[in-house]
Amino acid sequence: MANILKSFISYPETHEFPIQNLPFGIFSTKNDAAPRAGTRIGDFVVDIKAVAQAGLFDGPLLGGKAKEVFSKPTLNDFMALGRPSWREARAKLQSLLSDSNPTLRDSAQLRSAIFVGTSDAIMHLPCDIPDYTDFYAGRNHATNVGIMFRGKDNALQPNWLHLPVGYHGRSSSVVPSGTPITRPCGQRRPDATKPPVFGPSVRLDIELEMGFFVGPGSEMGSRIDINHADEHIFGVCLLNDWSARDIQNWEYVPLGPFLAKNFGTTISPWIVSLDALSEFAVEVPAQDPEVLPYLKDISGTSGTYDIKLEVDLKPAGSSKFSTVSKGSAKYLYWSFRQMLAHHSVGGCPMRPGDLLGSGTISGETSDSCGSFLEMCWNATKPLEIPSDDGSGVIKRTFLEDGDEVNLRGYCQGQGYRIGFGDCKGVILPAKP
Ligand SMILES: O=C(O)/C=C/C(=O)CC(=O)CC(=O)O
Ligand SMILES: [Ca+2]
Ligand SMILES: [Mg+2]
Repeated sequence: MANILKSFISYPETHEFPIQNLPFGIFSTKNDAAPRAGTRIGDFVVDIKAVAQAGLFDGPLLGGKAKEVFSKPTLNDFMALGRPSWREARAKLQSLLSDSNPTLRDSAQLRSAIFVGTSDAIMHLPCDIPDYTDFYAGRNHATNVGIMFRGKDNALQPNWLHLPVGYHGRSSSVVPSGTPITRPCGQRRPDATKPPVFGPSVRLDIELEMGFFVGPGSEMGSRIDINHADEHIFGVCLLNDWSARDIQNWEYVPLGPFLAKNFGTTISPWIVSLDALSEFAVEVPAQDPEVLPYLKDISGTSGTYDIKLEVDLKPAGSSKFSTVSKGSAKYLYWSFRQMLAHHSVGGCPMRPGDLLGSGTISGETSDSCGSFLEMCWNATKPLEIPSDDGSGVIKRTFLEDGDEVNLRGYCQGQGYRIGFGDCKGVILPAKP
């Protein structure tokens, strides 16, 4: 491959964390339990706090601040600094990790202070998340769920093509990949002629989404202009908005999801910058009807990214994951910029570290859907997953106790990939 940037750290061409990626996250180790900023390259975490302490951030924006900002246990202060500072940090890390820069390459002492093997790193949430909002920006998903919940004639509500519909979630329930999810209990009404019942959800589902983090926020009463919205987006992760469909179906009228979606939301812990994703930007579909001026994006229609997505399931008792769905983030109808502009247009203050979910991303076929509800069309078409020894199949409609789900995503570049890492969770039985 001609002239692609190379690191002195080696990794295969299909690795999700090459020198072109360099996401930001928060990690700790057994030997040093203090959570701190890191980036990822190949099978190493790079301790950004140690890079700062070695005085290696010497640029105009971070030179005087890096030691302080990167020794915090969260990325919020770094997120608040804004895109020029994020760019300066990433460019410096890229330079330090490149095969032509001797600073780390030729210093065993610096390398041992700065590199941590991924198996020794414990990943945490990247920041304190002041607020979490989840949108509904995938048209195929909104149509499918609409048909199942309200019938074909009312599938897309009249507002859906005019504004990015969303609901306020619970930041308290956002957890990093690997955190087990306890099956929620709640009210559901399995028989519409009888009163509701209480108990464990029997329709536990996932939602395959992208999440994005707000950098610099906005003052109460002011709004984020869509044409500057990218300056407010720190980066992107994978997000699983675990959903209890039976609880949701009974509770959601008229205010939307509540307990069906506040028992756990899993994110991948590495936050990939818009700069790392920029060459994978793709247009959102032509928006018809035309949107109102505050949602009109003159910075371009390339509002989403061609991130290949998949849902992997390891059924209880199995030893391996099977891919049950393959989709792409290109199926979003509303762009991240539109979601952020809409969120703040009435004057809602946005804060550094706020998490916004895209909504479930489904393709056009059942094997590209972002929820089991859609893949199995309301439990009428079970999935068949080959058993470990290949002698039989395991059937699934919704999740059972012990099932583990992993969301994966990557962009394929010329000679490298930009990936996100795991977004995993295993289902624990409901509490009695
Ligand atoms: O009532 C409905 O149409 C369904 C709403 C949702 O499932 C909400 C949600 O989390 C949206 C999404 O992920 O796309
Ligand atoms: Ca959702
Ligand atoms: Mg949730």
